[in-house]
Amino acid sequence: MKNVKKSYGQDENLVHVLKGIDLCLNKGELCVMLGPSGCGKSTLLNIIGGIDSCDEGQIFVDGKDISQMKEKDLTKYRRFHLGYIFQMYNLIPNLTVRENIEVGAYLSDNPLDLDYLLRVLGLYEHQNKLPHELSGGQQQRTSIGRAVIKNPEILLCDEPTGALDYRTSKDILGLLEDINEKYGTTILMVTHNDALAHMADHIVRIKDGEILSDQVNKKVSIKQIEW
Ligand SMILES: Nc1ncnc2c1ncn2[C@@H]1O[C@H](COP(=O)(O)OP(=O)(O)OP(=O)(O)O)[C@@H](O)[C@H]1O
Repeated sequence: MKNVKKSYGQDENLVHVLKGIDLCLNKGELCVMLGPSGCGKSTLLNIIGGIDSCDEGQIFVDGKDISQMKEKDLTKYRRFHLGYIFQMYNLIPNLTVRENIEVGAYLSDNPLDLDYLLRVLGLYEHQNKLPHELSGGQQQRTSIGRAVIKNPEILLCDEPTGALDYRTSKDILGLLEDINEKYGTTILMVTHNDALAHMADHIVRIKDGEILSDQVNKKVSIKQIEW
């Protein structure tokens, strides 16, 4: 990302949310992005994910500048390169666990095997349930399955454990760690939880729309992290 800027509103309501972000993420790394509420983390994630656009600057993914892409190419970029995990799971209420995950597979030329993934996610026994019949952790595992089944190169996670209890959060973060190691998926995870910095290869701190610090880290497994 080169000098990425974004504002919302106009005149007296103009808010400069991102004030010139320069950031380089390496392929295959697990990057944790930290910062106080309202500092611009989700905005940055949405711009990288091609859901929102920047006002100025460039975002190169594998050498292609997504800030210059037309909607058709952006759709392809989102479809073939990206997985997105939200704090609220956004599952389709009238589809089963299996079908919710299958939706992600339709978006890929190279999906992972659905039965295999259901087992990895610990959802095999729950595959015929509807979202309202699941716990929060099971719902989040389903949404991770939907994002991961297309085997994306980049996984963007916005507070993926924000709505979960401690034990379930640890399980979910362990799953993301496994996905990063097993498939070499580049992961960018936004969180309020400072302790999660320890599980990252790369720690980025944001404050008031600017990068406060950008450091490499010798990571430890989430199993060894307490908070
Ligand atoms: N669509 C929008 N229109 C107007 N203002 C917006 C919009 N989206 C975000 N903002 C503002 O931009 C600022 C940054 O929001 P953002 O969601 O990126 O912060 P954040 O760091 O992710 O916060 P949190 O940790 O609370 O999720 C906030 O002041 C927010 O009110």
